[in-house]
Amino acid sequence: MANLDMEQHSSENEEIKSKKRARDNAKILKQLAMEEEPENEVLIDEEPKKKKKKKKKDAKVKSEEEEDKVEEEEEKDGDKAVATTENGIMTNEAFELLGLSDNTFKSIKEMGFQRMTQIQAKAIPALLMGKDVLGAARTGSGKTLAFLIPAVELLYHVRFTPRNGTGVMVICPTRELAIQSYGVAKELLKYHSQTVGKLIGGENRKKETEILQKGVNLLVATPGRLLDHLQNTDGFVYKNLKFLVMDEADRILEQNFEEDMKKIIKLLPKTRQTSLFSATQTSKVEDLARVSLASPVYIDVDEGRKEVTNEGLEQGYIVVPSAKRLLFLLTFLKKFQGKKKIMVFFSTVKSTKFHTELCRYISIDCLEIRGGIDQSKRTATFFQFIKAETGILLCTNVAARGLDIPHVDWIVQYDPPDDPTEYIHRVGRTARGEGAKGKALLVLTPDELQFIQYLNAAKIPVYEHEFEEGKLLNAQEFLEKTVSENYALHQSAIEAYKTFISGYDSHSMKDVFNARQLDLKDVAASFGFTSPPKVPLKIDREGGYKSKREPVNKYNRDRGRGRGGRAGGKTKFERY
Ligand SMILES: Nc1ncnc2c1ncn2[C@@H]1O[C@H](COP(=O)(O)OP(=O)(O)OP(=O)(O)O)[C@@H](O)[C@H]1O
Repeated sequence: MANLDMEQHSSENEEIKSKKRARDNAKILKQLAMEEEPENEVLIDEEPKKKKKKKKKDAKVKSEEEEDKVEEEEEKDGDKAVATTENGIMTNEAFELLGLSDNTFKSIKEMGFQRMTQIQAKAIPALLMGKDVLGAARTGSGKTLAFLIPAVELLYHVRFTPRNGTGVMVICPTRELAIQSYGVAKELLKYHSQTVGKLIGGENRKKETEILQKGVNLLVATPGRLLDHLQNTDGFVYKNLKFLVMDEADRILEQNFEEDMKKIIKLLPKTRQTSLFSATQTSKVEDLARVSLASPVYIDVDEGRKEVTNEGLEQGYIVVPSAKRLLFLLTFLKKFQGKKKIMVFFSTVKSTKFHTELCRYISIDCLEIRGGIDQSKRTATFFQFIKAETGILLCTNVAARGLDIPHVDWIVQYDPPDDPTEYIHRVGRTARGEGAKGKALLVLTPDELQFIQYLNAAKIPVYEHEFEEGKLLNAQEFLEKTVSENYALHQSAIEAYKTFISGYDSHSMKDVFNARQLDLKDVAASFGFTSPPKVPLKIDREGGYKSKREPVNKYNRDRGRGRGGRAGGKTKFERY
């Protein structure tokens, strides 16, 4: 009888405990879903440390009202400065001065542009004269029009018709960038008779073949699909090619595109104009320029600038212990959900997938762009995020280059970039165009802090945000329970954890990002595990592992040029 009593008592206890657990979970879920604000709302100073200090000092001598006025004026001055200082992207030169065809000029006017950006003012006249150009200018400074305007003018003046086939080819490293550049080309050709088309991986090959056979005068393409059509599509006329553009040339010449690019260039007519553009250059771009461009014009509008990133960009970093990373991310997203437009970068496809699934599971609304998703879905997501006023996009580096998404408030680099070059392109998704502003946040663990020195050496100014553990959501236990009890999420977390570690191990800057220094228990905690899952990890903890990526000294060599180089390479997991 006594035993029975005890059993009954303990099962009652269990029931009470489980009810309490359920209540706690519901509370956390509610917090995460924003129905209830956490006690301590402010997670991150919207202004990094240095600037905040200055403001405090000023506040001692000025009344709040006076300070508001000063701030307003400073803001106005800042806007003016972007438009008129030497460091700004704009010139006072009007497009009218270029003597363009009426139809091209009409389109530019309809796009709302009157004055040229610096890269446009320098590159367009040279390209119109038929010169080869190697063009460098910071992210978001109008490089697309710098090569597309001369491309359209050339097609018009040579009077290309569909029967002549392709006269201009623009090669882009990612599908979304190709879609975007195709859109700009289409706008520019609106009043012309010349045709425009795109070839991108993941789209219907047969449809592309039909379009090519009809004749595409201006073709925008990604390398793999372009090579496929060059080799296999009857009726694709490219013997009349007059102008080849490589956008994001340094990326296109990295290891995983290099072979395709060599084959493409071999197949194309040799007598043509060629031009390479990017915000960052590597020795490979310069080598290619030397061997394949005919007395090229080198244009680097930002040479000698104190900073390589945009004036309107406020860049910060925060040092978060490895085990707290996930909590930090979720607290950050929760704070800004529905209020800001945010892009979060991850190092691998599987990690992006897991974090998207987890966010959605706990009612943080988000979109994702990464490899392994059907292209039509990827394209729809891309346009959805372009149109959105606020929202969260989780992505791999597939979204790091070239994408022109309006009004992004925050770029969060949750997983660190491979090097300063990758950093520059990622943060370049905000503060784009004339006078634009944006914020960037780099999340580092205490072991990775040395990366800041590399950023400073590459002329990238970053300020520290203070990390305050007490302001994180108190949800670790809840997350661990969620991941362990949900089979699909659990499997996804394992894949994410595995690829995060192999991704980390393939880092080119091994003196900063060393997989052998990772505390696997802490890493596991940031994927919602109580202890590291028992999975085979392809890293040699003793030090015998050889990464396929080039080592860090490759980067050091390029660093002196002030434009970061990066080591590319195929790895055992999918980065994009
Ligand atoms: N002359 C101009 N005046 C005002 N805005 C412009 C002008 N030219 C381009 N822009 C705008 O500036 C933004 C950035 O242009 P674009 O996408 O060409 O940048 P980019 O230099 O190619 O950047 P990235 O290096 O990131 O690829 C776009 O929104 C574009 O419409």
